Amino acid sequence: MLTPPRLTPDAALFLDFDGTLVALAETPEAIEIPPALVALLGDLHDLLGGAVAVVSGRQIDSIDRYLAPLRLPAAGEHGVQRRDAEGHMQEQRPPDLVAVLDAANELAGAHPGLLVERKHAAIALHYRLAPDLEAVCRETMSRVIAGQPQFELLHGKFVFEVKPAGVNKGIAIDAFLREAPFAGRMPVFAGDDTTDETGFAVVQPRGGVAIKVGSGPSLAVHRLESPRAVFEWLLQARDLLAAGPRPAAEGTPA
Ligand SMILES: O=P(O)(O)OC[C@H]1O[C@H](O[C@H]2O[C@H](CO)[C@@H](O)[C@H](O)[C@H]2O)[C@H](O)[C@@H](O)[C@@H]1O
Repeated sequence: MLTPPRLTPDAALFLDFDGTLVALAETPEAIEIPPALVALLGDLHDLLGGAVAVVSGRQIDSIDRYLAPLRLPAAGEHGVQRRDAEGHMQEQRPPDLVAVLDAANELAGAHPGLLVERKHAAIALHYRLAPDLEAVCRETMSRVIAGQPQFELLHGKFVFEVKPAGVNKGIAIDAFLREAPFAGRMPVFAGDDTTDETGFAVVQPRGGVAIKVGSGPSLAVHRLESPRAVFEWLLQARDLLAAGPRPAAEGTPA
């Protein structure tokens, strides 16, 4: 896999959050926002004409809380929620999640290492602190939605998540790319998890750049090794964009 190219002023930049902008932590609330990340994203947003969006499995409220005072265009809950560049919010109505929540809570009640995250239209069952329970978590979450096509089970990093079917990060990125200021730009998407693959599948056929963060198989042609490497790449991109176009080499027509 290749190192990503430098960001050009005509890029539309889409960024996953956990594992890409922010290092993974033992629990969803234990993440630490790197100092200077918020200012860096704000600068890139200005330099790219507003075409920077966070595309996350988290709720948009959670992203806003961590990136305050910045409120970037964003897709949350893998595309269940989307806030466009003008700040208009679209959100799917939540399905009936009572049975899913009950099943997840019951299992977590019996195993202290498990953690249930209730979102607007999804339930995540985290097992990072009890990795031996992967199979029982999968079985519980699969069983509770069996025969209900309105739901889909996602498997992310140490998490099983029941969410509405028919939404994913690729669909959310495609929607952004139909609107100003993203439309007509070259899409660039960086993400670390299996749930980011739908986004890679949208940007690459459009001549864009897909960047897998960390190890593991991926559709993405480009790779960065860690959130730290993403930060350094974005920093360099910000400085190059701020410096303006490269001067033409001597003897080359302007
Ligand atoms: O699409 P993302 O922005 O990468 O969000 C994916 C999920 O991220 C969070 O869970 C993950 O990060 C936690 C903090 O590092 C970690 O403890 C957990 O094991 C990871 O799965 C978030 O809590 C989920 O809601 C997101 O879907």
